[in-house]
Amino acid sequence: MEVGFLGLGIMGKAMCMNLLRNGFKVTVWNRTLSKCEELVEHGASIGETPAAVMKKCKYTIAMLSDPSAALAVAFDKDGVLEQMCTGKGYIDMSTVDADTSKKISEVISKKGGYFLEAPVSGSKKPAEDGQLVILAAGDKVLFDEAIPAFNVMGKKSFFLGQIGNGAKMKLVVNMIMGSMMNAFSEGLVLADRSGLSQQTLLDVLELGAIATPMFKMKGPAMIQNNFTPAFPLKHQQKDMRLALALGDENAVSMPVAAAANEEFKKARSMGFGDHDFSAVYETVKTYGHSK
Ligand SMILES: NC(=O)C1=CN([C@@H]2O[C@H](COP(=O)(O)OP(=O)(O)OC[C@H]3O[C@@H](n4cnc5c(N)ncnc54)[C@H](OP(=O)(O)O)[C@@H]3O)[C@@H](O)[C@H]2O)C=CC1
Ligand SMILES: O=CC(=O)O
Repeated sequence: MEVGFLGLGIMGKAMCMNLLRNGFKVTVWNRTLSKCEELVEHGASIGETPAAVMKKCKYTIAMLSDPSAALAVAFDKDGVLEQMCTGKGYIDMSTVDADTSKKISEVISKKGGYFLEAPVSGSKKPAEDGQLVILAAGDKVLFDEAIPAFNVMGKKSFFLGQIGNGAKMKLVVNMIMGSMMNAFSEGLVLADRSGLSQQTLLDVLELGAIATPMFKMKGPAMIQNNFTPAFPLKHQQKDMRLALALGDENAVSMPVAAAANEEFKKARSMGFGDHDFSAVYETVKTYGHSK
């Protein structure tokens, strides 16, 4: 199966490698074109623009940072929509809001193409291991045709119905994750400031009812102040912002998420945007120190 792949950041690169490893022919594009080189070493071809990739491939996948990147790659000059036509499929796996997906979807269906939004749950390691959870919505025909690709990138693919439902599900999940990361950071700081061992806290958490892979995966690095990015904090804050907007639309009060969003904003202002989202721990440490 020949596919196009647009966006070779932390996630896109790992997802693309899995496609190549599993026998897919892949044509890649990235805004910073030099990032294509490593994929080429593993057998990928390069497309000079998103339009060139679309022209060549029946199916094209995108994994981009945020709504403005998703819209630019679709609508700008040399973008995806220039080459969209009957029978072609576009699958946007970026985390965006439902409105962004709908804007892209409407134009694609007018041109006779197929569109799926398919954001993923799971970070750099699950992407490398082909263990993502795929949250797709849109054209069911395209979903069925994309299953061979989804099966090498993920461990489970959900089809959630109409466009927007994949984006909304992803935002709900990440809203919970961002709030949990804040509570976890506060717990780590509280343990330390009250004279407890943070490592012992991690051991206790792992054995109890609130044990979670996220605490196990992030905790040891956090207490070493290691925030090498797997999920960049700026993207987590974008997800909190978009989830809060979804809350506004639906009149859902979310004070916990709103407070968590403020912490992520603070972390960005302190220069942690490109660090892992667990770096929110640094803001809790800094501002939580009142003695
Ligand atoms: N990292 C993670 O753990 C997870 C991330 N996600 C989501 O997946 C998406 C990608 O995340 P991730 O790979 O971590 O992010 P990165 O920041 O590593 O990569 C972002 C990608 O988007 C491209 N990009 C940004 N702006 C533009 C633009 N205006 N035009 C064209 N391309 C653009 C970048 O290109 P360039 O290289 O030129 O900068 C890069 O390829 C995000 O929506 C994120 O929220 C979802 C699940 C997990
Ligand atoms: O979006 C991030 C993730 O870990 O999922």
